[in-house]
Amino acid sequence: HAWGYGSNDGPEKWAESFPIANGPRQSPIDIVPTQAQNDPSLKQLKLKYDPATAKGILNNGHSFQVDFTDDDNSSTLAGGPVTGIYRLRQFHFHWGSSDDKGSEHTIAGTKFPCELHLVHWNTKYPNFGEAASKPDGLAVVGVFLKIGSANSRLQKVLDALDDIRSKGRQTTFTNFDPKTLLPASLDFWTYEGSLTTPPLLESVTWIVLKDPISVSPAQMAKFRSLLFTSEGEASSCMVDNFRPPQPLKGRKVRASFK
Ligand SMILES: C[C@@H](NC(=O)c1ccc(Cl)c(S(N)(=O)=O)c1)c1ccccc1O
Ligand SMILES: [Zn+2]
Repeated sequence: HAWGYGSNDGPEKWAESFPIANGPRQSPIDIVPTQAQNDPSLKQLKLKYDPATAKGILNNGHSFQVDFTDDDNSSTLAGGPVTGIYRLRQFHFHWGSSDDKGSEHTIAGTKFPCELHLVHWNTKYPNFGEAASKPDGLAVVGVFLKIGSANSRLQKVLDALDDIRSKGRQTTFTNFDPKTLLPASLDFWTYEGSLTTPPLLESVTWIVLKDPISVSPAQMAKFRSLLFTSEGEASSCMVDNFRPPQPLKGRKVRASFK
């Protein structure tokens, strides 16, 4: 199933190989704050990350991801809208070719230049692969990036991109605490959705943070220096690797804040 973000293999074509693309709980969505319902029963988000669990950084040909060892509960998510404990598996980003687009979720139609996804899986299942096929299997924290001052914590990740310019490249990346990439407030919106990339499985509880973190124009240029393509292939810049918002189909979006 070769899929991508181009005109021949992009989001408008995914339903041909992945019919769930037209399913009832697809992601991302446009979040309309005035239509979100404050739910006082939502617990505080509890994120506990051990920097030593950061393992490597990989260009997977669609984005780049920082992978974590997930064979114990050293780095976990609990509370918020979920029950039980979810383990951090990886984080990755989606971004645009220009600052006016790039995020997957939008806020009342507003697009951000970039969006961070921290992917966690429910420890009631034996592993990520199993969890990814269950309706309560995954929990993803989404964080918007907004153009502003350079983000020194993000820079450590961006400094590693020179070693993984083309598809399939990976390098060691450890001693990194993803908590340093989060905004001060953990206020969030939450809804039931899916992976935003094939196989588009409807197994994600989305937790989208209200506040963005900053990224500078120079830092955005660093994201755009990556390639979708492998060494030896004709180069194609890794940009616009975002799926547009999908129909809400009656779903409710809840807010953890007033
Ligand atoms: C692009 C990459 N997708 C993921 O790894 C991915 C996994 C889980 C989630 Cl929940 C998300 S997301 N965007 O919804 O947060 C993305 C990928 C997909 C398939 C094959 C290879 C490959 O590298
Ligand atoms: Zn993602």
